[in-house]
Amino acid sequence: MNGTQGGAPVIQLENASFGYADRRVLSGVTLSVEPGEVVAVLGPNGSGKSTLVRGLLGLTERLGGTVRLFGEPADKFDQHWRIGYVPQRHTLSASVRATVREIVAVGRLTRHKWWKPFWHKATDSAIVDRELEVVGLADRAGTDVATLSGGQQRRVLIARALASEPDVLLMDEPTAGVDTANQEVLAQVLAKLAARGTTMLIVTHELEALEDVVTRIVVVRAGRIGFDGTPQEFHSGEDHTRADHHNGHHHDDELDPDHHPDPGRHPLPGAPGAGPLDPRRRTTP
Ligand SMILES: Nc1ncnc2c1ncn2[C@@H]1O[C@H](COP(=O)(O)OP(=O)(O)OP(=O)(O)O)[C@@H](O)[C@H]1O
Repeated sequence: MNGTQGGAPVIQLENASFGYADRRVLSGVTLSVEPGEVVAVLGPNGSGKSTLVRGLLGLTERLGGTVRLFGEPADKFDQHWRIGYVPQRHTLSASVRATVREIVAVGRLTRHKWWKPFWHKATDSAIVDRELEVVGLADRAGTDVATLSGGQQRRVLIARALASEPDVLLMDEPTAGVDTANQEVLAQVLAKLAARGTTMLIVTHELEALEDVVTRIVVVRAGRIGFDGTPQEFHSGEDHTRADHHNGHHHDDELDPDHHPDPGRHPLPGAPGAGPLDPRRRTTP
């Protein structure tokens, strides 16, 4: 993984808004992610977490504010290989016959000019092997992906994202719909990536599975950033949310702003206007 040039944040949002057609879903988002941070993005269903990730990638319309990626304005940014993306609820279609290795090799495409034959370089092959090893699927390289479990397919998609050797990995609910055993494997994969310094932004409802990996927590509530701080600050400030997480349940009203003091009147730690935890500041412990 390469570092960022000139020490710029990996992701930098200033007062950004995103939405669909004329509908504004997220407003006033100011957020900066530095190299090496592992940020969990939490929030109730429909609060705008996926919209945030897709907005960063330019897949959801930006309706205001600015987005910079590695210091460059997002609309000028063209080094797409630097951002690995694992989309939400995406598994590999049973209608396409491909081996695990072939799917992961697709991740190398962004590193090559499309008109040049690319599958000839030993380095490509070695990188695909390495990422299969990282996600624990080296022994499945020749297996038809359609025969893998949902959790294994998520790992294939993570390996595919890693194969472009990105500087940041954006993952939208990588552990959703995955059984507990596979969740643990996925958590180990993410821990390995964190140990090698990979910057990550992970949308999740299963914080407890990733607790050892995450260095920072951002909560999206009703289209705004409601909290931005360390896991310690998160837990000390929001006890009943912690209880929900530790029960392992996911409720639609989890982290619902109705269940919390109005952040405008009683700001939570890290909420905009809450004082010491400015959402723009880097909060890596
Ligand atoms: N393609 C779309 N067109 C129009 N509205 C959309 C689209 N995708 C999402 N929305 C709406 O935007 C809002 C935020 O959705 P989003 O998927 O970002 O929430 P989320 O926090 O990721 O939810 P979940 O936890 O259920 O994945 C929702 O009201 C949703 O209905």
